[in-house]
Amino acid sequence: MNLLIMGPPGAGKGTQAGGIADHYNIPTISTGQLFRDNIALGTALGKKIEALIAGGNLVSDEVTNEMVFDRLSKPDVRKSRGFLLDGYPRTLEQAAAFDKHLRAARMRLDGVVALTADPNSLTHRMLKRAEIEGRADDNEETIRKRIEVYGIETAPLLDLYGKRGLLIEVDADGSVEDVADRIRWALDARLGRK
Ligand SMILES: Nc1ncnc2c1ncn2[C@@H]1O[C@H](COP(=O)(O)OP(=O)(O)O)[C@@H](O)[C@H]1O
Ligand SMILES: [Mg+2]
Repeated sequence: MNLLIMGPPGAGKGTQAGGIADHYNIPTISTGQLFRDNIALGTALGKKIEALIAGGNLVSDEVTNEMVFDRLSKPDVRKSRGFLLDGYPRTLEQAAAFDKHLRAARMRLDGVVALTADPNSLTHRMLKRAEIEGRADDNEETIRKRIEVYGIETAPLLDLYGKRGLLIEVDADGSVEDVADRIRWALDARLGRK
């Protein structure tokens, strides 16, 4: 099963990804997490992207594509014959490069879980997360920037996947458990149980 999870910053992609990945027994690949790992480890990539991410900007398409394609070639993805991508693609350019990559690898997308949420509750959630996780990009100014970047760069992808009939929209307001139930129900209805 090859899936994406999309939605605005703070919608709960990372939180909900685990449940979906468990459900289908596939690894989650989170670009945000991969970038944060690189920053924490002080890799060359990490040094290049640290300031960018702290400012709420996107990492370049080229760097992001390369990191994702490399990750998709790892044995766990091959063995489980699937993946759940969280945070990718995030621009139309990334989506085009991803299409090409999938075609070359003879893979195709099965579905795109799109979390929808009220913008006010997003900011509120992220400020709460900032207190718990202390993410460098969870302050009010950066959050505003990230929501803005999402609207400009990433929201157009919803149209693209919608036209292909891949979109599985789920309301992300409510408790973690409620949203998880909604996602599971929507996936089973749409893609069948595994
Ligand atoms: N596909 C991507 N392209 C470019 N930058 C990305 C991508 N994915 C993540 N990033 C960078 O990592 C940051 C954190 O990502 P993420 O943890 O997915 O945030 P959230 O889940 O709150 O939207 C983003 O604000 C961006 O700077
Ligand atoms: Mg996230």
